[in-house]
Amino acid sequence: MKDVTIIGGGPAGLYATFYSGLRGMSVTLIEAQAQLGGKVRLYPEKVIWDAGGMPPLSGEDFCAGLVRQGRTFDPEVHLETIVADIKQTENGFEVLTEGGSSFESSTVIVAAGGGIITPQRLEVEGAERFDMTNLHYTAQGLETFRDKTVLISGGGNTAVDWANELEGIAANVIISCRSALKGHEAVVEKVMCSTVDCMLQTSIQRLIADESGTRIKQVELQCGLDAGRIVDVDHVLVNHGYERELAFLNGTSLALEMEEQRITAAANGATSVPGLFAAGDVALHPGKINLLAGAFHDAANAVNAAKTYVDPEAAASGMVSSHHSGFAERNEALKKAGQV
Ligand SMILES: Cc1cc2nc3c(=O)[nH]c(=O)nc-3n(C[C@H](O)[C@H](O)[C@H](O)COP(=O)(O)OP(=O)(O)OC[C@H]3O[C@@H](n4cnc5c(N)ncnc54)[C@H](O)[C@@H]3O)c2cc1C
Repeated sequence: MKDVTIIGGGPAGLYATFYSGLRGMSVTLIEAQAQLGGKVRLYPEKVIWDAGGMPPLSGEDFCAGLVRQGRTFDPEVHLETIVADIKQTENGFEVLTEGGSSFESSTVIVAAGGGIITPQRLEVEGAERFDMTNLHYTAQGLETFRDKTVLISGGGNTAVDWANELEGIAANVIISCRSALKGHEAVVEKVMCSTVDCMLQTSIQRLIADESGTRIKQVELQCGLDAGRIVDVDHVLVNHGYERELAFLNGTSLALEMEEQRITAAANGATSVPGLFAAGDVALHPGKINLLAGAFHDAANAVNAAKTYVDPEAAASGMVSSHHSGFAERNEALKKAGQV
């Protein structure tokens, strides 16, 4: 029986795990994927500039820091474990998984983001045979694309980010997009003023294999009713958005108020179910921002609320953080190692 079960090991869940330890709470953290990090794992090469107080960091390095921080107080972590249901019990909650295990705790913090995320596949005949070679759904390792011709399919934020990251690394970057580019004005403007070839109003019609049959050599792009245009490529990067699966919340027997796949919450993460709190992208409250900064803010609030739920005498918030008895020794070690 733990103080809190945290569902989801993305930024909100990892920071909630750390913050729970800081507040002396015992934690079970459950994550569906094989690795912690949540959506940040989808953009390992992107340079993150807007997480308060941090120097620009790649998604991969940012993730490593999140995970390290999340493990500070040795939480019990279960990876590749999908939460299937949450039940209320006499003493709190029982979190049930698809594999049949169950975890009991006094409170629950749901930090499941948009759910279990998988990239939308390219809907072109035979596309799956290139999955192991040069058809990609995330840009892992930008060096793969050095001096190559890369065609990006999609026109949302992620596709535009990739184009900007790859310009200057790849020999040629082409964006194929059904409509206009969407994304932050500054990044769209940057890509439009760059050497990236933006082929708007086009979509991939056909993938043409090389002699081995295992690599894409050319792509046929359709533009309206015009005849297909053949483009030579070394790599194809697809970003058509993501499929999200939040079955455990959609089918829950709890009286949990939800709106558009998100949990309606107060600013402190409290939900319509006493003892169950929401944090990060899964939470919907006035002033919510779906960014890393918002995930951390929500997580600290949810942990503070969970703490007072477990121990009504505890301070509701306003603790000056980074105060923990365990830190004195660690601070000394860090100073000695010249790391702070
Ligand atoms: C392409 C892209 C680029 C972005 N760039 C930036 C940026 O530059 N700056 C910025 O501030 N923000 C950025 N964001 C937003 C930021 O990544 C999110 O706001 C943040 O990841 C939200 O964290 P979270 O923990 O709430 O959710 P998530 O990161 O989605 O994590 C939720 C976790 O819960 C797990 N989970 C879900 N369902 C279950 C279940 N049933 N059982 C167990 N585990 C489950 C998931 O597997 C996942 O690991 C970007 C987002 C995307 C998609």
